[in-house]
Amino acid sequence: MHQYRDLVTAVLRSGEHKPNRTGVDTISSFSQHYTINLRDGFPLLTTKDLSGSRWHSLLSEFVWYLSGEEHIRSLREETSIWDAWADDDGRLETAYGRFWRRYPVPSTDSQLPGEAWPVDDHRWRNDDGTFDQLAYAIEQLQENPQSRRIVISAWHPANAAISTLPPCHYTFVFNVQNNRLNVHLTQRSGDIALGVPFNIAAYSLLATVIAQQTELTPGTFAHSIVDAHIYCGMGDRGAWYGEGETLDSLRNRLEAVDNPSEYRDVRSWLLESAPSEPANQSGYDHIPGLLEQCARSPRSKPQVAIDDVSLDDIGVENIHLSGYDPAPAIRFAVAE
Ligand SMILES: Nc1nc(=O)c2c([nH]1)NC[C@@H]1CN(c3ccc(C(=O)N[C@@H](CCC(=O)O)C(=O)O)cc3)CN21
Ligand SMILES: O=c1ccn([C@H]2C[C@H](O)[C@@H](COP(=O)(O)O)O2)c(=O)[nH]1
Repeated sequence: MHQYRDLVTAVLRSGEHKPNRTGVDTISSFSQHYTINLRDGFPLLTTKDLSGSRWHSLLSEFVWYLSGEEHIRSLREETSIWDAWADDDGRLETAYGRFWRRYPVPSTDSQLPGEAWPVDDHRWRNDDGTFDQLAYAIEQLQENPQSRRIVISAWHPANAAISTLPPCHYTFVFNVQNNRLNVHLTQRSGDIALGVPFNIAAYSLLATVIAQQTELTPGTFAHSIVDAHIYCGMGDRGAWYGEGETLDSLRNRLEAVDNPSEYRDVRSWLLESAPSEPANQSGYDHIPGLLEQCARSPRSKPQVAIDDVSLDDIGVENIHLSGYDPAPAIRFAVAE
C-alpha cells in the first residue's frame, strides 16, 4: 500500500509548523486525499506491526462504534486508547456510535415540519425517538443502491461546541458503482502516525461489514483529511521544526530521495541535528518513526473475513485477520 508513504511524504513536503492545543507541535498540511482499493486485500499497514494488542484495540474500537454506546465502560476493559478523553464514569462526548445509531432528533416542541418522524413506529426510529443512521443506510443500499444521499453524520454542533474532543472522522458517504460498495470518509483532523492507521482500518472494516449485510462487494475507501498532521514533539524539539531553515532542509532532503531506503539517511540527519527529546517526553516527535516506516517497503495486504452474523451481534471474535506479515512495531506517544 503506497498511499500511506505518499501521505507521510506529502504532509512533510507541503506542511507548515503548527503548534496546537495539545502542547505537542505538528507539521500540518491542509487537505490531503487518497483512495485505497479494498478488492485486493485489507489495508492494515504492513510497514509497522499492528497485530496483537494493537489489532485488539482497533477491533474493540470498531465494535464500540457499531454498538451505539455513549460511554466507554465496555471499551475500556479491552483497550485504554480512549480513556484520556472520558470521565471517571466512562462517559465520552465524542461517542461516534451514539451518532451513527442514535442521532438526536429535536424535541417535539422545537420541531419544524420535516424534522419529525411521520409516525411513532417509523422503521428508522429507535424507541427513544433517536435516528438509527446506519440502519437507514443499510436499507437504502438494499432498496435504492443508486442513491447519492446515503450520508452518515457524527457531527452535532451543540455537542461539538462543548465536547472535550469533537468527532475527528465526522461524516461518511456510501456510494455504489457496479455492485461495489465505496465509502468516502471526511475527517477534520488526522494524526498521521497513530489515528489515521486505525481510521483506515476501521472504515475498511465498516465497508466490509456493510457490503456483507447488503450483498455488495467492498470497492474503494476514499479518505479526505482536512488538517493532516504529524506530531513533531514538545518544547525545544517541537519548536526546532519551526526555526529558520529546518523545514527547508528537511524538504530538500526528502526531495533528493531516489530509493526509499534513503529515508533512513534523512532520519539520521534529523536525529543528529534536532534537540533531543527529554527522557520523560520521548516518542512525541513522530517524524523519525515515520521516516523509518517510509524506508520500509509495503508488504502484500492481509485478508479479513467476517462471520455471517447480524450487525448488532458482531463482536471482536467474529472478525478474522489472516496473511498479515508486518515489519516490526514502532512506538509513538499520543498527544493529549
Ligand atoms: N493525538 C491523538 N491522536 C489520535 O489518534 C487520537 C487522539 N489524540 N484522541 C482520541 C483518539 C484515540 N485514538 C488513539 C489513541 C491511541 C492510539 C495508540 O496508542 N495506538 C498504539 C497502540 C495502542 C494499543 O496497543 O492499544 C499504536 O501503536 O497504534 C491509537 C488511537 C485516536 N485518537
Ligand atoms: O479517530 C481519530 C481521533 C483523533 N485523531 C486525532 C487528530 C488530532 O491529532 C487529535 C484531535 O485533536 P483536535 O485538536 O480535536 O483536532 O486526535 C485522529 O487522527 N483520529
